[in-house]
Amino acid sequence: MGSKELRQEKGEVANLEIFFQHVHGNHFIPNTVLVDCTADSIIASNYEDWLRKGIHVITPNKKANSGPLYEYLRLRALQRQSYTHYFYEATVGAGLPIISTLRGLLETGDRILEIEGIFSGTLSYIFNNFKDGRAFSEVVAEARDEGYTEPDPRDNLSGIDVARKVIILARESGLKLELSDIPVENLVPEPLRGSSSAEEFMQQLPKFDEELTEILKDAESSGEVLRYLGVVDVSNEKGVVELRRYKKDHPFAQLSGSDNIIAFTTRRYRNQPLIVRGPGAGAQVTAGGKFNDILRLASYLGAPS
Ligand SMILES: NC(=O)C1=CN([C@@H]2O[C@H](COP(=O)(O)OP(=O)(O)OC[C@H]3O[C@@H](n4cnc5c(N)ncnc54)[C@H](OP(=O)(O)O)[C@@H]3O)[C@@H](O)[C@H]2O)C=CC1
Ligand SMILES: N[C@@H](CC=O)C(=O)O
Repeated sequence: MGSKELRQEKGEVANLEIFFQHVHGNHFIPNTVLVDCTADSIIASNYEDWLRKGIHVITPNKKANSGPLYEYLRLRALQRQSYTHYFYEATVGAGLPIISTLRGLLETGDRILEIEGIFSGTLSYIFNNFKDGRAFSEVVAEARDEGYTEPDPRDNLSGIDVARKVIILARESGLKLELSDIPVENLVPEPLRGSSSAEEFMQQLPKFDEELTEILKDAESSGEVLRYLGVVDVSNEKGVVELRRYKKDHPFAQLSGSDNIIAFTTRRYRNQPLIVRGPGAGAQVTAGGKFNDILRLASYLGAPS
């Protein structure tokens, strides 16, 4: 029986409370973890409760760490007090070691000056492939088919997904910033910002291809490429998300596929930044990031090394 048939025959409507009881009420299992693989802020609002009850949390969902600052700080404080673990490496760069690299720098006494890079696998893919006369909307549809985009691709094109990653890294670096503190360049055409669904948005997008083609042609005529950047300016306690132009020999211009590239400029890595680069979206690499967090949890809980 295929998974679709199995779901039809034996599937149950999701009920978070019943699921929670199933995990929490089993007293024969000493350690429990919930892995939230949604992009849902309501699910994320349950982490505090789960951690308080001793359930560890692992997630690629950016909502909790980029939500209101006071809620984030409360979650972090509660997590430490409750001796539970909360891992979220895949929230930035999917399977790439971004948060662990940042933590490693901070915990060994380095000081972060700036974190700059291409944090969106979707927007990286789009601007790596938006060339040779291709339509912008066609490349967006391709990125969606590859599984790189958020459930609604407007979350990528509006820049909000990158802004969330900027906020996660900013807070991890000790800055007390809100999402609204980050100026964001929105690539969703104005008339489509209120489209009622992702499907309707995708259907209408081709009408606006010309706008982006003009911006691309202008960059190409100067021998430059377009790249969508996120910057955490730790020294000046601010961040920005915007479309920038780079000469073709710049490291940010050399990417392919859904590559992310993140450059950490720190007191130790001041002249040459520490760079992490690689595919930053897609099912396999994201699953790898989450699985790595699960294995880390097992080792924190005493699994033999
Ligand atoms: N895709 C990627 O490359 C990366 C994704 N992430 C993050 O991973 C998360 C998932 O992304 P992705 O897998 O691409 O998204 P998908 O839309 O492919 O998957 C989301 C899943 O969550 C389920 N879901 C949504 N809301 C609920 C809910 N309230 N209760 C139960 N299940 C729910 C959906 O079920 P249904 O289909 O039935 O609605 C769907 O199966 C997001 O937070 C994203 O930001 C992070 C790094 C990379
Ligand atoms: N949609 C994101 C992947 C998850 O964080 C991206 O395109 O980078």
